[in-house]
Amino acid sequence: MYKVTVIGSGNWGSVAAKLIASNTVRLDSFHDEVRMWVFEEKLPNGEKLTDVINKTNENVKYLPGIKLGKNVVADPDLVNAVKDANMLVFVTPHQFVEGICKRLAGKIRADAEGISLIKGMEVKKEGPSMISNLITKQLGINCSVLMGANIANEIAMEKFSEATVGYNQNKSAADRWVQLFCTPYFNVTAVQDVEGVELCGTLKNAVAIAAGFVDGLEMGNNTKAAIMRIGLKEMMTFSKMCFPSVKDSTFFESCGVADLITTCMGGRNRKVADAYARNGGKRSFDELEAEMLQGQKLQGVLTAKEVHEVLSNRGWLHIFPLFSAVHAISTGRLPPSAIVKINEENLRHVQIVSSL
Ligand SMILES: NC(=O)c1ccc[n+]([C@@H]2O[C@H](COP(=O)([O-])OP(=O)(O)OC[C@H]3O[C@@H](n4cnc5c(N)ncnc54)[C@H](O)[C@@H]3O)[C@@H](O)[C@H]2O)c1
Ligand SMILES: O=P(O)(O)OC[C@H](O)CO
Repeated sequence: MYKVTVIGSGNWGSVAAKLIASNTVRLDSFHDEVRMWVFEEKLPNGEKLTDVINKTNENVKYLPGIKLGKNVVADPDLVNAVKDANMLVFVTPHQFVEGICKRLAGKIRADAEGISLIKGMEVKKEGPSMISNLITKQLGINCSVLMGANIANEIAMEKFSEATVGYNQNKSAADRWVQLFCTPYFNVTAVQDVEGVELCGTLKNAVAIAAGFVDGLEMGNNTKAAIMRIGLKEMMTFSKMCFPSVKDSTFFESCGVADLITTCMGGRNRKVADAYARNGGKRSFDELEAEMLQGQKLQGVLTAKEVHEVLSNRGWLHIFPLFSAVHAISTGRLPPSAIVKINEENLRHVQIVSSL
């Protein structure tokens, strides 16, 4: 029997728990109960978020108005939440994963399998390292990924969408993850390309920041389409230069072009970047994120910084004008309007400020 724990309970983490819980009650090979680790916090009325989730069956802070399923049990104790599970679903903002894995090392079942729904990466001396790799290295478990055109609030309302599972060797584990996530309104397919799937989910967040700048400057649909096209090209080039095994076909799965489109149209990265450009870059992303997202986290600004680190280290800035401009704008070194001046002159500027 398989026992599932979801590590994370934000907007997408809560929807993932709902999807999974609807399947574990239905399928004999899974225990009904789904544990969901909650990063504990107090609500304005003084109650603990975990207590409220368990009382109301709703994550009132990160996914209000949606019932998770009676078999979802919120647990604020990370080690307790994973101790019986052999299927671990990682779904937190990427900046917190390393700390979580350190706390989990030596505390999980020997037969556990992992899947990461986390869009992000780390930068090491040797280059970019994907979150699934960090999980595998720190916990010694096989880790697949699930990415796709998945704005959480839409899936919470059971509107049809697709997703892609990326796996390396273990096809039977991938099939089990597909079975665990698939519903009539959530169609999941598996491809053998962990890094490709994960890089798509990660890099599109930086492109969405660029799309938000264009919206905030009211530049129109043609400009936004141009940004998305250049962004897709840079995503493919970056992925293949860093991980030559990445397959072209992966970019045409839900995790690729479809996620790029949905995020640039309706995601949180787009929304906050739009506000940043409307304010002429005078209010920081941190300030806007706190005000507009109430505890939810952006991944695109940090990802642009991480990509920039790789590009600088490797002398590749000139090959990636869009990624370079997103970083320079989001850190206040270029104005938002520079997003459509990704020409030689601005590139030189980006390179000069990077070397300061
Ligand atoms: N929301 C979406 O539509 C969506 C869809 C697909 C993928 N994702 C990805 O899923 C991942 C998780 O995003 P989300 O939307 O579930 O989260 P979120 O942005 O809605 O919420 C932030 C979460 O971080 C937690 N947190 C805050 N400080 C913490 C700390 N110090 N340590 C650990 N946790 C802490 C909060 O309790 C909360 O659960 C991200 O990588 C995101 O890109 C999100
Ligand atoms: O709201 P965003 O910008 O974090 O994007 C959400 C998802 O990644 C879309 O698939």
